Amino acid sequence: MSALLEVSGISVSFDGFRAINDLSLAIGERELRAIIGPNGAGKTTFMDIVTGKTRPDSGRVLWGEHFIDLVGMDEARIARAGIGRKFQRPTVFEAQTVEENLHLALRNPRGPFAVLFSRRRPEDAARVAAIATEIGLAEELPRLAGELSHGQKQWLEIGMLLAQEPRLLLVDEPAAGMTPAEREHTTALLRRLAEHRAVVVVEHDMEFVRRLDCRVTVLHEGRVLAEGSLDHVTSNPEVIDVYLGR
Ligand SMILES: Nc1ncnc2c1ncn2[C@@H]1O[C@H](COP(=O)(O)OP(=O)(O)OP(=O)(O)O)[C@@H](O)[C@H]1O
Repeated sequence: MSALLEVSGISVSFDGFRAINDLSLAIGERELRAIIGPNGAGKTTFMDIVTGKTRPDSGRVLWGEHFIDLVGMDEARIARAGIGRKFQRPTVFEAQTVEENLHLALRNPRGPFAVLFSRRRPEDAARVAAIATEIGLAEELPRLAGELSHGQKQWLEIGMLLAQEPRLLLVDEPAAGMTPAEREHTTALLRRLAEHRAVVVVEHDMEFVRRLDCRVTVLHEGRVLAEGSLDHVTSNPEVIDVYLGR
């Protein structure tokens, strides 16, 4: 599998503390990857670096077939390059319908004000319908986003990210606060999404990670401690020691 994202030798310190320590890892095209690890392992900081929120002190973040270095690029440019990030808390427009939320999120070269004040294009409706079907909210299009369940809001936000057509989706702890049925829907959704784009999921819930059935990277003290199938990494004595055995 050729790498879509290649993080190479990145380090970052906060007030002398090395949160990321010579970290290297690669994500393939259309790969589903789970990242696990104890609190403070550097999972959030890793995503902050990839999305341009935090600049590493050293190392490179190479993107795409032209190996563009994302280090030093601002967040908006990285998002436009094709990296979408889903934070833990959903940030949908609660007073708008599901349909309106998706319309607002559609990539539009005319800029944000044009999006707000212009008429909808005919092709947008088809795209909104396709995204709603993909995230399992086709029946909910006329509902206000504020009326959705927690899980449905998370799926809507994923749909809003899909409207930007990312090649890589970073998803932070999707299972948190979800019912068992919502978790099941979410694992199926993430697996389906990874058929067409790369998806990286940071998650603590091991049952959820097991159902993703993908390659797993264990971070510890800002670097990769183990990588492979879930069974492989969870039988690693060091992983048991620092993460599972506690
Ligand atoms: N802006 C910051 N300033 C100072 N220290 C920070 C900053 N961001 C992260 N850290 C520290 O860097 C380390 C890594 O944090 P990070 O949030 O990336 O871990 P994590 O693996 O996401 O943990 P969790 O599972 O708890 O979310 C922690 O010790 C954290 O306190």
